[in-house]
Parts: sequence; structure tokens; C-alpha cells
Amino acid sequence: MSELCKLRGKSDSVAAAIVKCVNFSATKHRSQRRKDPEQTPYINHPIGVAYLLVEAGVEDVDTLQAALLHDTVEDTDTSHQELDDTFGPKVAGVVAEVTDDKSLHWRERKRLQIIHTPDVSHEAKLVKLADKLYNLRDLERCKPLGWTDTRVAEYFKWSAQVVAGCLGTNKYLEGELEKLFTLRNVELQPGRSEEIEEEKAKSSVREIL
Ligand SMILES: Nc1nc2c(ncn2[C@@H]2O[C@H](COP(=O)(O)OP(=O)(O)O)[C@@H](OP(=O)(O)OP(=O)(O)O)[C@H]2O)c(=O)[nH]1
Ligand SMILES: [Mn+2]
Repeated sequence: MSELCKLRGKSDSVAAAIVKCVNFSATKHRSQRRKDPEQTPYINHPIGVAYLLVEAGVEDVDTLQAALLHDTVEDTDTSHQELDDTFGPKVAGVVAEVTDDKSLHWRERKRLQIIHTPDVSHEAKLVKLADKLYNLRDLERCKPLGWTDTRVAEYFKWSAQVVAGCLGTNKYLEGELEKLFTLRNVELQPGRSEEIEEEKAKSSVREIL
């Protein structure tokens, strides 16, 4: 076993860990397509998100694995336990942090992302930034089937609020996102902390009731 493997406490080499993860994600997403007119295979998205992290200088294998797996629990039959058993608690934990609760209404899920993002780990913020950058670039490339220009504009505005909760995490990703927001005249406002605290208080009251 190489020194790096021993250090990581796993039997996989880094290359094997990444390939295992790509294969797992491809198998889980195999029947899914993107919403673009070409119906691109869905797996292009998690691979692209992980590649954006590589471009951003991220070398941490757990973070790259979490990026490859980031939509498996939200969008496939994968459970948190399965990720924990296969890739360990760190990777499963980051995926959990970026997973929306699909049992909630779409609007509520979107609202909760804005509120919860400032509190997630550094690794989860990296995955979130890359996820948003990929999806926004995809929107610039072409409109998903059934989306209006207004819906695209709303997605940009909402994303800016989520990204605002990740600022100070990675210069490259934030710079690329800023370019896209500037082109659309969308303001990237950091630190709307009072509003977020107010929303969080309202959410916890709702959870109690
Ligand atoms: N831009 C774009 N997005 C597509 C396409 N096909 C699938 N998607 C996915 O659609 C989601 C955004 O659409 P929404 O209507 O806002 O969300 P929903 O699908 O989760 O309900 C993203 O999910 P996500 O990655 O989980 O991110 P999030 O935005 O839900 O946080 C994105 O990956 C496509 O062709 N273009
Ligand atoms: Mn995604």
C-alpha cells in the first residue's frame, strides 16, 4: 500500500477512489438526462462539477468524490447510509450538506438553500459554488425545455443569494460566478445576515409547531 493510502486510512489509491466514484455515480444516474433539448446524459453534470473543482485548484479527494456524488441522494435511489458504507462518513456528510429535501415544496427547498448555505462546511461550500457555476453556464449555453426567460432570470437571482452565503471560499469559482452575474446585472450581495437570522428564527418556530 502506498504512503498516501496509509495516510488516508483507505485501501484505495487516489486514482482508484475517483474511478470507483465516477462509476458509482454513472450507474446511479444512468437513466437520467439533463433538461436541455439534446437531453445530455445527467452524469455530465456531476463530472463537470468535480472538474470545475479541479480547475479551481481543489485536490482534496473527499471533496472531489462528494462533487461526483452530490446529486445521488437527491435525485436517485441512493441512501446516505450507502454513501457512508461505500465512501466513508466525510464524503457522505458533505453530500448530505448539499442535498435538498425533495419531500418539501420546490419554493421551500429553494428558500432553505439560501438560509442554510452560510452554515455548511468549507467542503460543502466548494461543491455548492461549483454546482451553481456549472448550472449557470449551462443556462447561458441553452434554455432547459419548458423554461421561460423569466425563469432563467429568476434562477440567476436565486443562485446569487446562495452564492453570497459561500463568499470567501474559493477565488477562482467566485470570480467566474461574479462574471456571469455581472453580465446579467445580478447583484452578489454578501452578508445579508440579519435577514437570514430572521428567516432562520421563523424556520425553527415552524419546525417546533
Ligand atoms: N441549468 C440547467 N440545469 C439543469 C438541466 N438539467 C437538469 N438541471 C438541474 O435542474 C436543477 C435546477 O432546476 P430547478 O427547477 O431550480 O430545481 P429542481 O429541478 O431541483 O426542482 C439543478 O439541480 P441541482 O444541480 O440539484 O441544483 P439546484 O439548482 O437545485 O441547487 C440542475 O442540475 C439543464 O439542462 N440546465
Ligand atoms: Mn447539481
